[in-house]
Amino acid sequence: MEAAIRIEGLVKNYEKFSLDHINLEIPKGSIVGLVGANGAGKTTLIKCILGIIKRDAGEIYVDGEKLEEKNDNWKNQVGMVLAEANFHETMNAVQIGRIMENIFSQWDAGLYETYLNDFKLEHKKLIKDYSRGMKMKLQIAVALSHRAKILIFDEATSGLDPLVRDDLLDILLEYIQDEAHTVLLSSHIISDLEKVSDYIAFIQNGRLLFVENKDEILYRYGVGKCSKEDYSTLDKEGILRLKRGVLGYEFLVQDRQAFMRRYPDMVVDAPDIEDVLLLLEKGEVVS
Ligand SMILES: Nc1ncnc2c1ncn2[C@@H]1O[C@H](COP(=O)(O)OP(=O)(O)OP(=O)(O)O)[C@@H](O)[C@H]1O
Repeated sequence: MEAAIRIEGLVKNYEKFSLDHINLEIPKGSIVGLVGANGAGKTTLIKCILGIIKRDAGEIYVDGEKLEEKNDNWKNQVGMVLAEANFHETMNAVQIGRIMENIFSQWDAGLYETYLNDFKLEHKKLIKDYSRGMKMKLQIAVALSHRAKILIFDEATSGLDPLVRDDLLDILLEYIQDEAHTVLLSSHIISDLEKVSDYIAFIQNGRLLFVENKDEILYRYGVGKCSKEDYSTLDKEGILRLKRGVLGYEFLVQDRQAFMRRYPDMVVDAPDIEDVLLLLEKGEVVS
């Protein structure tokens, strides 16, 4: 599979935090959902990919070329939506559009206008008077209007009401119909990621814990529930994490079908992505 973005051995050191040798491939034509707790390193990773901050080691390839060699080309190819919008607060959406027209060679003023209307963004209102959600929508309108091949969204759905979030997810699904398009999307709203992502990348304390196909995760993993006594009788191989609760034990198995064949009387549910991530994040490591 061709990689839109390939990251090899990426290291970024802050005084009290490191992104630790991240290897990640973002396949062309896919949506990759990036998840992880507060402070796990999602924004740092995204800023390294965007070239906003300098990395300490490793390489980033975009369409097979080193990021540093992309120069202005990269700016045209990537549409970004960051948690904090960087627009001039004393401008309005129309003025922002004019600036973007000069920045992006493929700026589509008509499309921008359509998004402003769809998102109900007042054209003449100053950005400083926009709500957080409105600023987010304006960033999204800009990102989608310069015909970028890659969209990178950092916490883009937070601050948006459920209807707009849903619209945005539909827009992303439509955008990805063009196989030359790719999306990297970080969010704490796991259900949003579950709706649209082809792959889930999970980052924990600066390390990439896994990148897996979403359907595979849903099909393969299982969440078991039983009493402390029953748990003690189980062979622990294939059990990844355990959460001890007052009402019983909950555990994550890597291969639900195999586990059910072995223990047909045991309750093992098909999980959603949030179940898997919560157990990976908070459960005790078993095997
Ligand atoms: N400029 C900086 N200087 C020093 N430390 C930083 C800097 N930027 C980020 N960090 C630290 O790097 C770590 C990762 O931060 P980052 O913003 O990448 O996490 P995140 O996964 O995006 O978190 P959140 O979900 O809360 O947005 C945190 O411990 C943060 O304090």
